[in-house]
Amino acid sequence: MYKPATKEAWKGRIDKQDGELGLRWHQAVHLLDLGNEIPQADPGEVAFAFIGFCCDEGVRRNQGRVGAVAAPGALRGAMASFAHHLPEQTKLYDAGDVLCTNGNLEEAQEQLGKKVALLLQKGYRPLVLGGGHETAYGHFLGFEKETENVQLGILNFDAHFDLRSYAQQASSGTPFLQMADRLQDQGQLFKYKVLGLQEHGNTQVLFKTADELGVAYTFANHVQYHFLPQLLQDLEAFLKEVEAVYITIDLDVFAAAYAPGVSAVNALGLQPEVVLELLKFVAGSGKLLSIDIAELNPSLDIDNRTAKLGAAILYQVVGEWQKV
Ligand SMILES: N=CN[C@@H](CCC(=O)O)C(=O)O
Ligand SMILES: [Mn+2]
Ligand SMILES: [Mn+2]
Repeated sequence: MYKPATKEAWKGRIDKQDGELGLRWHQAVHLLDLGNEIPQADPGEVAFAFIGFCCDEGVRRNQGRVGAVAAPGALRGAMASFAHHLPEQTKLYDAGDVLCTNGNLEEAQEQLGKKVALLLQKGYRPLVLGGGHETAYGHFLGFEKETENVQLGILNFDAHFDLRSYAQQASSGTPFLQMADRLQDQGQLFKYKVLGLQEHGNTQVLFKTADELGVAYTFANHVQYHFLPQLLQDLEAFLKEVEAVYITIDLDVFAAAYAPGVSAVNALGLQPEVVLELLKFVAGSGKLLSIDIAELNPSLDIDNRTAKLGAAILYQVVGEWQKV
């Protein structure tokens, strides 16, 4: 269920004549095998670790279009040739993939949780490459311990609440209700904010659940660049109420022109620029704990457009997060 990283995933252009100044991410990434003991990250380093979740069983169970199982590879491929502009002490590691086998989503989520927990415990900042949005619950299991006595904030950029009932089975549509219940069992508050919601993409029962749980949400037509001051103010207020933030980005929050490679294509979705400003604000806040990108479906993508968007978002987040 776990596949260590290999350099095969990190291939790209090489500008040999330019030496260190021509460096790209694929030349800078170090491999980290979580199947063995891993060292504590050097305290003098800011260490980021990619961990893939090759799974779309949640999408299948949620009547979606499968293909997100291949997303971690596509995201690595899109990141590989990024020009390297990070300072010396900022390091990139690839910690490999957790695989979902025989449709055993629950076991795969447990495994993802264990890997994320290990990374955090060893001082790495996780960058989780989903997977369908069922990635989010596995990811959450990994920092549950870290946030036992810390007020967690969950920030979801998504056209959907993903608060469906999991009474019959968990899926890509249920992760945040699973989190809400888990947090309630632990006597913790569920501070969940969704940005980019589409009314037509969520039935009345989901709005009812959201209201009962006190979920904060902003519709997509208000997540626009010209509302940025208000959006930042709202985000600042949300950050004040929490001690640690988990960000999850469902790529179906973006308009179809930017993100055609998702299960649920979004005709009225967001433009990337405004999302980047909000992400950078949180990444620079000192409260970001962990982040994931979900719902990329490479088999539906056009010219790797969606993979490149997901990758570029990670590039920007790493650039800002490494400063704090
Ligand atoms: N993670 C996906 N969530 C959406 C999918 C909606 C759709 O397939 O149209 C949901 O369950 O609401
Ligand atoms: Mn969605
Ligand atoms: Mn989602």
